[in-house]
Amino acid sequence: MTTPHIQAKPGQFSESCLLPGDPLRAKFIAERYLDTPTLINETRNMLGYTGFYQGTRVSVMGTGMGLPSCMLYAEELLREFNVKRLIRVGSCGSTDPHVALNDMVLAAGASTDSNANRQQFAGYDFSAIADYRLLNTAVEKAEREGVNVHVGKVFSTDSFYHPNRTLIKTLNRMHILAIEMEAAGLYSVASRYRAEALAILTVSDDLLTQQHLSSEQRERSFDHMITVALETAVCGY
Ligand SMILES: O=P(O)(O)O[C@H]1O[C@H](CO)[C@@H](O)[C@H]1O
Ligand SMILES: O=c1cc[nH]c(=O)[nH]1
Repeated sequence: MTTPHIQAKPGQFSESCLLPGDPLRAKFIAERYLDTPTLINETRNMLGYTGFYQGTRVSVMGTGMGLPSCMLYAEELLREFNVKRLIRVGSCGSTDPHVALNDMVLAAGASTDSNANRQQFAGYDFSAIADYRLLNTAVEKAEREGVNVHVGKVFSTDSFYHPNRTLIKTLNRMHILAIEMEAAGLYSVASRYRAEALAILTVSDDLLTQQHLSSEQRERSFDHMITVALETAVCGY
């Protein structure tokens, strides 16, 4: 069934779907990495595609930025399109001195300043964690790619331009490696549907040293993240 935000027909999504925040990254992934990609969603320009990676069917669709947008798409994919596995591929800002530009962060868990998970969980604090099998597979694939990979906690914020000037210090004290804007919400929706979810991130901004990747550098380092995500998505299927 189509939904208010996804025009695809039943069966057009694969059971595994990569989720970049940026719909143009979804287009890039489909055109550059998938065989015979078909455009299956363009409602609100939130581009979605299904194609094949190493002979296995895989989908990719943008989520937009922030927990509410990501959770809305995750919910519709899991509820209406029989998707079982959601792998976010996103950029992040490092908040830990050991996590450098271009490094990969696998979000084992995600804290948040958003109220979205409490809304789903009767006001309690939800433990937003990655699916263990996906995480384990991604670690193995990332090590094989030869990238600097960190497995740990991230912070999913509602505010890219955060008003709290001491936030980074607080995150660092709690050993949180990076900031992004979706993982915590993705993990809670996936948990409700007994689905698998993982956020794979690339450090595009070092928030301690204020260094940032150029767009050309982003493309090169995102290549590792996309490869790891696709190999994880098709592993065992
Ligand atoms: O690169 P994406 O996937 O968009 O992820 C990060 O970039 C956006 C902010 O610029 C937020 O969505 C954040 O989570
Ligand atoms: O959410 C994000 C994404 C990339 N870089 C940041 O600093 N924050």
